[in-house]
Amino acid sequence: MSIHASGITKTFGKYTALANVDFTAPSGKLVALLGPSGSGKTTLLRILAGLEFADAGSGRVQFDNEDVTSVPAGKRGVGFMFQHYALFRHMTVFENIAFGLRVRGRASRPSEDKITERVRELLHLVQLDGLEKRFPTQLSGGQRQRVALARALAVQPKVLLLDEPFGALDAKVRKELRRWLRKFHDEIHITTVFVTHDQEEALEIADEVVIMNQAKVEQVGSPQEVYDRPATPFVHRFLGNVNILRDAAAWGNTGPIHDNGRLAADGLLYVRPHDIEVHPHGSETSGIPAVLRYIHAAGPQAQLTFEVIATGEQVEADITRSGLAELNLKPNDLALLKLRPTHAFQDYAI
Ligand SMILES: Nc1ncnc2c1ncn2[C@@H]1O[C@H](COP(=O)(O)OP(=O)(O)OP(=O)(O)O)[C@@H](O)[C@H]1O
Repeated sequence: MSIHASGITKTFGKYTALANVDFTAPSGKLVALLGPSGSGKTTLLRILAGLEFADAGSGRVQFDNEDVTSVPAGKRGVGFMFQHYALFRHMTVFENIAFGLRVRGRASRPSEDKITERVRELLHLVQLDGLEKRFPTQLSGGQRQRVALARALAVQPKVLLLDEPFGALDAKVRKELRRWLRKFHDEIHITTVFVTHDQEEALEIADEVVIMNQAKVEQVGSPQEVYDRPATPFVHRFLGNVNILRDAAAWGNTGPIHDNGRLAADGLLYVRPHDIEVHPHGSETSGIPAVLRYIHAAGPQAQLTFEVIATGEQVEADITRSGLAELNLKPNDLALLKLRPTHAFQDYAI
């Protein structure tokens, strides 16, 4: 089932949380709503869920071709999971998962046998077989999140809406669980929208990323598209490291400005650290002379921080560690910086 929202505006008093936002989650895809704190992600998710409504007269929400704009949450057939939506502490894992089925009206409530069967299936799906008698306090954080997911899925929702699903977990469990969610989604293919402010999380697992900033959608695309071809200076800064360089003309002379090097309307040039080439001083006739200030070589790549002699500005370059060994550069050495060679010059779309 696809989700489509258009022209959504939401104000809280004088504050505009969403300004004429359009959003689409294609059927069966895993879509990340990514943006900084306060950009409107949760408000949009709540409107998709029917827990909140757009301002009167603004916008529409459709599930496939059905208009659900004024349908309340309970009738939309969505499964939710929220970061702070704790499990019921006094109920076992089994009862937590069965909850949504037990509270149904008599007419649609499944029999006890059917409920047991469904809970067992779900426990298997979230890889928690055998833990049905435990209480939430007897589980790890990651296991609790998986129980919450099983609980959201128990009622066979048409779409799954997850608000910062792994927000409260430590970095390692978070990483494990997001890979698990990707695999899980590949198995069940339910249209899923998840909110996150973690760029790495969104880029690693989503089919499509919707980037929000200040109540608006800045860009929509696959992880590779939004990373490689940021449509706005905000997206360029928000997704990964970027050098923002003042003397665009001088850098332009070192090589054409390519896909990842973009000129903003104010004349600043945005270049990712891996698109800066480092050459030994004296080896080339062109290039920007700069002094190496710091080397961080803790990971697979070496991050070098340079100071441009002419302007004093700092420029970061990421190169391989073998590249660094070949250059044989030490702090305070002089080098020449260039833009990586290129195929096309591009300005921002907006
Ligand atoms: N019920 C409300 N009343 C007043 N203001 C609200 C309400 N809900 C949200 N806001 C405001 O709307 C803005 C967007 O909030 P929202 O929760 O959608 O942001 P977010 O992108 O999900 O942020 P975070 O990552 O911090 O959760 C925020 O400035 C918030 O303070």
